[in-house]
This record gives sequence, C-alpha cells and structure tokens, in this order.
Amino acid sequence: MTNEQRPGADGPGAATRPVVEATHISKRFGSTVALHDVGLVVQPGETHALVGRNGAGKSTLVSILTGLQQPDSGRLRFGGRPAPRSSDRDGWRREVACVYQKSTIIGSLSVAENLFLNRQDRGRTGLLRWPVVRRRAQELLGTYGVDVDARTLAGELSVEQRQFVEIARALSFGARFIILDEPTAQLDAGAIDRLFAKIRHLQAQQVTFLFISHHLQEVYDICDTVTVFRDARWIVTAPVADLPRDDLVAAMTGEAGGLTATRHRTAPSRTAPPVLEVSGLAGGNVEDLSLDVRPGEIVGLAGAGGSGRIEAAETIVGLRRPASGTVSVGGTPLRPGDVGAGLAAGIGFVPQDRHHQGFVADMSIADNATMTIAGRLGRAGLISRRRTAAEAHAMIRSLAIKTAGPDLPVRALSGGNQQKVVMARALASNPRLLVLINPTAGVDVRSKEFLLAKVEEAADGGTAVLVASDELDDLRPCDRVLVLFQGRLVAELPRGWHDHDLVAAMEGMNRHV
Ligand SMILES: Nc1ncnc2c1ncn2[C@@H]1O[C@H](COP(=O)(O)OP(=O)(O)OP(=O)(O)O)[C@@H](O)[C@H]1O
Repeated sequence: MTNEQRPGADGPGAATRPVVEATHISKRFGSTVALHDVGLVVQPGETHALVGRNGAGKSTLVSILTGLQQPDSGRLRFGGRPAPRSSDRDGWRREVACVYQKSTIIGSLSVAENLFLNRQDRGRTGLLRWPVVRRRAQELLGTYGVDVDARTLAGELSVEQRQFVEIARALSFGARFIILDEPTAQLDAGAIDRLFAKIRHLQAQQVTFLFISHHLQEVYDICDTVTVFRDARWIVTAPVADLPRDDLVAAMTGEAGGLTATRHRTAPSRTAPPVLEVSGLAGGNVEDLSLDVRPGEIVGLAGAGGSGRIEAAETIVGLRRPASGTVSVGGTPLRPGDVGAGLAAGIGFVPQDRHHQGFVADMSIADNATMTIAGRLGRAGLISRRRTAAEAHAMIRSLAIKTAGPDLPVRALSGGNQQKVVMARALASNPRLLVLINPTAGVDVRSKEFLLAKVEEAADGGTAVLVASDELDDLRPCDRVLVLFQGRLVAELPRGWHDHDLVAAMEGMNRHV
C-alpha cells in the first residue's frame, strides 16, 4: 500500500485546502472509547468512503463532523477554517450536511415546509409567505433534479425521495460536503442505481461526499478514496484502486484472508410435515401467496421494493391482518393480525424497522435480548436478574456484540450491534419458525457471515426459516428462494442459483414458478 497517507500529513493534496480535516480526534462515552486519536482528511470533489466493523466509531465521527457532539480532544477544520462554534447551527449547515438512515425531516409537514424550516423568508410584514415558499421550494427541487411535488407531505415520501429531498436541502444551505450514512441500506437495486446517478451528477459539480456503507462493492463503485477505522482507531487511508477487497476486509477485521464461503448444509427433508403453511394469502400488495417451510429448511422470500415481500412476512407473523388466506404454524392456524399468537406458536421474528419494532431503546441490552424468554428466566412473573444476566452474557459472547456490558441501554450500541440484539432476541426462544426481514441490515461483512451462520445453525437444529430480503448475501444460505414481483410469486430458484438469474427474477424477467 504505497499510497497510504496518514491523515493530516503533508500529502499530494496539501496545496488545495481539504474540505474537512479532522486530526487527533478522541471521544469516550463513559468507559467506552469510541474514537482514539483518529484523523480524516477529505479533499475537494472526492467521494471518500469511511468503512469499519460495527462499533468501529464511524457514526461517532459523523456526529463530531456535523457539530452534534464535541470531541474530547482533537482539531476540526473545514476548508482550512476552524469549525463553527457548536451553537452556530447555520454555520455548520453551510459546511456540512448528513443524510442519515433515519429521516431528519418532519413527516407531518410538507416538503416545502421541511425545506424552508429554520430559514427566514419573511416579507415586510414579518410573516412567512407560503405561496412564495412553495414556489421557491419547487424551484429548488427542480435545480437539483428532484422529481417531487413540494406540497407533498414529507411522511408520504419513499425513502429514496426523502434522501433526495435531504440532499437538495443540504445543497441549498450552501454545503458542498455531504455525508451519506448507509444511504443504500433501505433501497432496492433500482433506487440504488438512481441514487448513484445523482451522486455522479453532483460529483461532476465538485460536490464532495463522505460515504458510509457496509456494502463494500459500493465503495468500489462510487468512491475514490477509502479510510478504514477499526476498534476506535484509524487504520489506513488509500485510493480505493490500491486496496483490493481482501486487503480492505483485512484492514477492517485485523485478520488476513477474505471472507469464508457459506458452509455446506445437508438438504432438509422434503417429506417432514411443514412448520409453516401459508395458503392463498392476500392483502396490501400481496396476491394469493401460498408457500410452506419444513423443519430445518431455509426458504428465501426475495423481491424488489413494492414486490410485497415485506408485507407478506409481516402478515405471516401477525403484524398485518390479511384480506384473505391462512397461516398455520405446526398445523395450527394462527389468529390473523395477532403478533402475540404468532410468538406463542413459536415464531421468532426480526422486523424490518428495528427502531420501531425491534427493541426498546432505553431498556438494557440484557432485558431486550431476553424479552422473548422471560417465562424461562423466573417463575410467577419474577424474572431472576442473575439468570437474565447470564443469558445476556452468553448472547453478547456468541453474537460478538460490541459493548461494555449487558446493563447498558440498547440506545448506546452502534447500529449494527443493535441489529444483533434483535437477532439475539429472535434466536433466544429456540423458535420452531424464524421469520427474518433484512436480517443483516447495517451489519458489517464479518458479523454478517456470523449472523447467517447462526441462522444455519438454528436450521440444522430443526428450525424452519423464512428470510425476506433483497440482499443476495442473506439469500445464499437458502435451500430455495421464492421470488415475488408486484405481489405475485413469479419464480422459485433452487440452491445454486446464479446472481443474475435471481436479480432478473426480482426485476420481473425470466418468470418460472
Ligand atoms: N451515546 C453513547 N453512549 C455510550 N456508548 C456509545 C454511545 N454512542 C456510541 N457508543 C459506543 O461507541 C462505539 C462506537 O460506536 P459508533 O456508533 O460510532 O460505531 P459505528 O462504527 O458507527 O458502528 P455501526 O457500523 O454499527 O453503525 C460503540 O462501542 C458504541 O457502543
């Protein structure tokens, strides 16, 4: 790696002022060291990837770069100038903006209102002139090629539209440096293509990006430079062309060698009675879906955005009530639209939106992870703290959750580690059926392998598994993959499928059920 450069050193870019220059930044949360003497230098016009395993310190650096948190020590400069004072929010908005996975726009307001919130655009009377605001909002969206009506309620936007609106808002404040924090995590392939086209368009206009993603291929597709953090420390900064994938993974994990292949599983019995039987399920986007999953079998439910994949999985576990059709677990029909009935029948569930349905952020890691097995941990409603702690310690160890201890609130975990708690909870009850929606969202490459191996282990133990995902990596361990397109089952691919066949089926081509 001849081109590596220690951030802050006089490198080839010293003549131009870096858009951002963070040097010797350290940050602790109680006993947790989130960043230890790290640096990051982003040059004008480049798209710079920041990668690292869950808990490596990426989000903490982003919160410092956007002025939301103060570092304990270190220096931060934008374009050679010191960072604005923390109270000067407009000063920060002119330097940098971050588009987070979680929306920062207000759903109950219109797009126009969101775009002009906190901006003074008052006439001589001192009153906001809404027709003017709406017109300016529409012009602004047009300038950045965002095809959204400014009168739309922000809560009705798709994730893709919301991100575009947030990018337009950032640019309109004058910022030419945009941080994209896992922007593709909730997008399907088509939306990712459109996002990348927008990024390329803005790259050509010299907009600078810091791009955070656990999808390493995207780093190679869209970024010029990559910085790797590991365990709160800076490891390397290099042009992406100089850091092939195996070296990148090695820098992230501290271990030589690439990723291991999925392990070989013996085919599950096709004659054992199914654990899950779905018959004629319809509702929302889903039309007449029938499928079954047998003990020890892992079945994928694939499909792009709008395919009905998520609605189908949510209906199966009882989060949604179907218009018609039945779901049976172990031969017993479940009461429609009743999550409690699903859990009681032995379903372990990983929801799509961990923030709303996955955990209680202020409750401890231990209590969240053992929520589904409370009955096993004590009698007569009294839960033994000692047993809860022991169980939680075992989960933290077995899923490699990076935390100072099980008593910390889940809120204090990094995003990927929160996802592991949700998985831990689903696995804890030894479920007879696991229903997993995007189970590895936000999880780093190595932990992804690890979680999927846990799913395979559960299947080897006889659990039936349904994986609803559009991530090819999540679908690789499946014995077969069912593909939904516009609410209908259009293909069934046995193990050994080729990526292009699955992608084509998800896009509605090559139909063969
Ligand atoms: N508010 C907080 N209180 C306590 N610990 C925290 C807090 N915020 C972050 N941490 C800890 O700091 C460390 C770094 O977390 P950070 O969220 O920056 O990681 P990350 O690299 O963004 O991970 P991910 O890829 O999972 O999003 C983790 O150990 C995390 O648990």
